[in-house]
Amino acid sequence: MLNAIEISPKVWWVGGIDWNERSFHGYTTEKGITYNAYLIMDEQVTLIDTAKATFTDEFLQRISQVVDPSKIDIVITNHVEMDHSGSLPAIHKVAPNAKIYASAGAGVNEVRAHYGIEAIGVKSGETLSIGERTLTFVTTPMVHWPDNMVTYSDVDKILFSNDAFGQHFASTKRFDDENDLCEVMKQAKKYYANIVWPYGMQAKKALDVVKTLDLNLIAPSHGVIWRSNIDKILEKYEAWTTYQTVDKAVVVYDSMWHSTESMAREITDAFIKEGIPAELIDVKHTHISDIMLELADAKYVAVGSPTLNSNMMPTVASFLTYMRGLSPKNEQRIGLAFGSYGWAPLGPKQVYAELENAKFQLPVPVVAQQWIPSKENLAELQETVCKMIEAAQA
Ligand SMILES: Cc1cc2nc3c(=O)[nH]c(=O)nc-3n(C[C@H](O)[C@H](O)[C@H](O)COP(=O)(O)O)c2cc1C
Repeated sequence: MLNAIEISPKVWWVGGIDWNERSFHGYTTEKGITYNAYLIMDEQVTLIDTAKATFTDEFLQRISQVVDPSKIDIVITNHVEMDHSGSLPAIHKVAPNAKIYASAGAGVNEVRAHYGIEAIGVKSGETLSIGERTLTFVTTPMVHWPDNMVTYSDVDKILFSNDAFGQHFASTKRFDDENDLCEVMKQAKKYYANIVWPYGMQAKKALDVVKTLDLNLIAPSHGVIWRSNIDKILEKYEAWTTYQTVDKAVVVYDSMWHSTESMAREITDAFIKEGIPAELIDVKHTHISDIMLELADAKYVAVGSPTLNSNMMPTVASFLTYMRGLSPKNEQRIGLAFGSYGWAPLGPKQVYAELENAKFQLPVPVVAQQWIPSKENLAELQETVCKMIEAAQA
């Protein structure tokens, strides 16, 4: 088993590594997950977060390499979701006198609701002396639950950021600069798109506070610790939390007999012809959480479905439902609905209605093609794409 790791003098990583987790509430985690917890060996032995319940043994063993778990004086619960708090009852059992701190109101209520344990509430800006160090709490409500907060340790200049700046990435190496940075950044973006994206406004407020801190490390509750690339991840969060898009198109479709598929290919080619990078995604073959990774900064999103039993395809409906929950409703992105039908164009029309609900700009009407598109029909899609691009530039 990987030992506890000292990430800064007297501050230890004592979390769990889940090498085999491939789905985290429906989000594909192809690189596994870590549940990071941190132990600060100050006058008051302080634990920041815990681990998922199934990792309790591994987590307690790592703590035991540094200190007897019964000696823990303080537990900070930055967020009560069970991947961070599942081992809290075990800690409460071995160290019953340890004081548990959570955000006032939401955090305290959630600790009680999940475990029947009473926590002490802290407010944003409140501090706690643990000896040499003073911890400062900053609440970050709805990034991504009501209780979320982050904790800053002044002596170490570490921000224990919980879910913010996290990535689902299992590794024996704890720091950004010890791992493949491209993969870490990709996983950070996938995490943002699938977990944090709906809460961009709240995340931006939190980011503005974080940017004022003097930081040696950002230690999230998932993935690697940011040490050498703090500026880079803050820059990315600045772009993501302000919903910045790039000139890029994502064309997502399903098709039974290839008519919608040929339209999707033509639309993709039309974007490329106009100098806009475009990606073609068959929703049957790409998981919706991976599609979100591609969508997170795309200015243009085209979605196609044939008509199946008076409906859009269930695969497309699933993707659109997921996207509507996550993506911003700020009308900054340009959408296109298209697809084929036999006798009543309900599939493409439903796609259009869903894009409208998700507050896309829809500068051109739904493109519904009866049966198989002719060469001329396909050629007309070039014009359709040009109108979308013109709308974006207007
Ligand atoms: C099982 C099945 C159910 C269908 N249901 C409808 C329908 O309810 N309404 C309709 O207009 N077309 C319906 N169609 C016809 C398809 O929408 C049509 O063949 C279309 O061109 C298929 O597009 P695709 O090649 O992209 O799959 C159905 C086709 C199949 C195979």
